[in-house]
Amino acid sequence: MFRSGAFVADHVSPTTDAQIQPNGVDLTADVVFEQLEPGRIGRDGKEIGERVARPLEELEERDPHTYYLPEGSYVVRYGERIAIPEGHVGFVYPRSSLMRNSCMLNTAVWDAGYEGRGEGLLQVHHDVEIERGARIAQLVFAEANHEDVYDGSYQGENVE
Ligand SMILES: O=c1ccn([C@H]2C[C@H](O)[C@@H](COP(=O)(O)OP(=O)(O)OP(=O)(O)O)O2)c(=O)[nH]1
Repeated sequence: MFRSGAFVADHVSPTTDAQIQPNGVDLTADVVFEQLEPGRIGRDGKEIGERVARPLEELEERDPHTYYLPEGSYVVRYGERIAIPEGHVGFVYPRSSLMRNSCMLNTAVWDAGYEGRGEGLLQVHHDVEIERGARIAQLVFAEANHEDVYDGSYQGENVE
């Protein structure tokens, strides 16, 4: 069973009322990265390729808090700290307005016990403007059996 947005909100911070949806909680875009160098997925480990944060627009006539993204692939870090409670698994979907603008956010599995400010793959199939802090995604929780909790290298990532 999927949990209500109000339940998910108890595990996401900070949140405003506008983020709480019937079936999940909207996540905002904090930093958009562009990958520069290849990564590596090995049998015994992984490396994330070098990346750079996209500049926020600096041209005078443009909004200084907006990412102007040409078609391509990006990694976006969400603005909220997420804690996946025991007995659950998380998935992130794009906000439908993002998808209707020819962009897609892809999710991997958010494991029970994970805490941090995670990241998603943002595929831009048509140039788009995304204001920093805008809602772009929705996190949902499903009840799930598990034996262990997440204890990997991303535990506690991007939180002060
Ligand atoms: O779209 C996603 C999906 C998951 N996560 C977070 C939560 C998840 O619990 C953690 C690790 O994911 P996963 O176990 O798939 O990563 P891994 O590459 O197998 O890393 P590890 O070796 O640390 O398990 O990353 C994200 O930030 N974005």
